[in-house]
Amino acid sequence: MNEIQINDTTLRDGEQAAGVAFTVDEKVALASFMDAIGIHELEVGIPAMGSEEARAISAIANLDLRTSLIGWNRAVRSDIEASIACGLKRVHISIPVSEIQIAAKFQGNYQAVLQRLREAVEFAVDQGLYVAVGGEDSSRADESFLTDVALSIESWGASRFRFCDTVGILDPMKTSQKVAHLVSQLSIPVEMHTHNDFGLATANALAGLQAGATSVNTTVNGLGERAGNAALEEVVMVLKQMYSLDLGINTRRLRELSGFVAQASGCPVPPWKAIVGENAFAHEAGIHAHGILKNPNTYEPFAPEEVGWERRLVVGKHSGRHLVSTVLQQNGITLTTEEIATVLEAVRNLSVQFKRSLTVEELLNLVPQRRIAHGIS
Ligand SMILES: CC(=O)SCCNC(=O)CCNC(=O)[C@H](O)C(C)(C)COP(=O)(O)OP(=O)(O)OC[C@H]1O[C@@H](n2cnc3c(N)ncnc32)[C@H](O)[C@@H]1OP(=O)(O)O
Ligand SMILES: O=C(O)CCC(=O)C(=O)O
Repeated sequence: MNEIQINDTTLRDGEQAAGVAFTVDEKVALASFMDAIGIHELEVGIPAMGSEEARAISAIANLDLRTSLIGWNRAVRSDIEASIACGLKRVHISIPVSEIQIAAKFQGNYQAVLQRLREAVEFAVDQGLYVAVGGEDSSRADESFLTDVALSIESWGASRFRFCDTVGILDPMKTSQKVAHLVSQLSIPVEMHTHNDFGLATANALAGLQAGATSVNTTVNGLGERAGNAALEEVVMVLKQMYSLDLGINTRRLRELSGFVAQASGCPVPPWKAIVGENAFAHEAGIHAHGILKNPNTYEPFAPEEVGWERRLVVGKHSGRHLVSTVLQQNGITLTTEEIATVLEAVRNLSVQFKRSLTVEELLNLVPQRRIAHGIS
């Protein structure tokens, strides 16, 4: 796999999730955070929206961050002028490329699409901007038209082409075939933009990278339109752990970033969410906890500290005697095997009654007769 660039779009596609609206301060703080942890590029928003959005983008542009900033635009000259007015030096220009999108937006007129795109790209290039182009709905586009569009924007001076699986209908195999073909035709880099409608956004983004794309759109927590996008924390950790690619990103702050986005977006992270969920490094089940106590690698793909988490061993309905006795011993209580069995039964009953795991205090209260270590009873 080549050198990979993360272009995070939490501030654009992430914010397009229904019901999400970041304040100017939140957008500025999120951009600063992502810059601080080493994200390479940020799609900061849509300048053509004006008002608060343009104010936030201008404020981010004024921060003089290390990360590259790019604004999202339609193939419309006034959109690009709005990006320039915000102080952006990079513009992403989107154009629909599938039959269904072109019918809805350009009355089925393919020539008009190409003409509009050419005018927009050439205008932006003439302004001295870095220009990237997104083929909206690339995954449903006719493959030869898609290739024509990508080759055309390359010849007009654009520097990158975004392959968009806009409605998330690909699987990794199909993604790989389509992206490999596109990459083989182009000299400019290809960027992946994948959606999670079938739960395959991260897998498809990675398949695209394996097929030769060198840039990838992500969002924190996978926030985004409908079922969301490829999650930043998933893509980064797969590249780090499975492909040994050091992207220069401080992964130890990924959990903190996740919490920040959950709070600013009002979209809580489900406990089972990969990498950053509350349960990502929590162990309750007896067999798992027994293994973890012997060697954490038995049930963890990597150490929780790598993403800013801590391991949690919790006592609940599925726990076994090894975990219960360990937690009790950590609290100075040593019980016989029979006593532990009695406590374990009480743990199971209480967990069902409470419909959750128990706190340490609740566990200790189940010990009928405390035999505190060092002879204190
Ligand atoms: C797949 C994606 O995520 S694409 C990104 C989508 N993001 C958003 O829509 C969020 C921000 N959008 C907005 O604030 C508004 O839609 C704006 C400012 C961009 C435009 O607003 P409005 O002028 O009110 O238009 P509205 O949103 O109702 O309709 C979109 C218009 O853009 C046109 N359009 C859509 N995509 C493109 C494109 N890539 N290039 C050129 N024109 C386009 C549509 O055909 C329609 O044109 P029409 O007004 O001539 O019929
Ligand atoms: O950049 C583009 O062309 C569209 C990106 C997008 O949000 C999508 O296709 O879902």
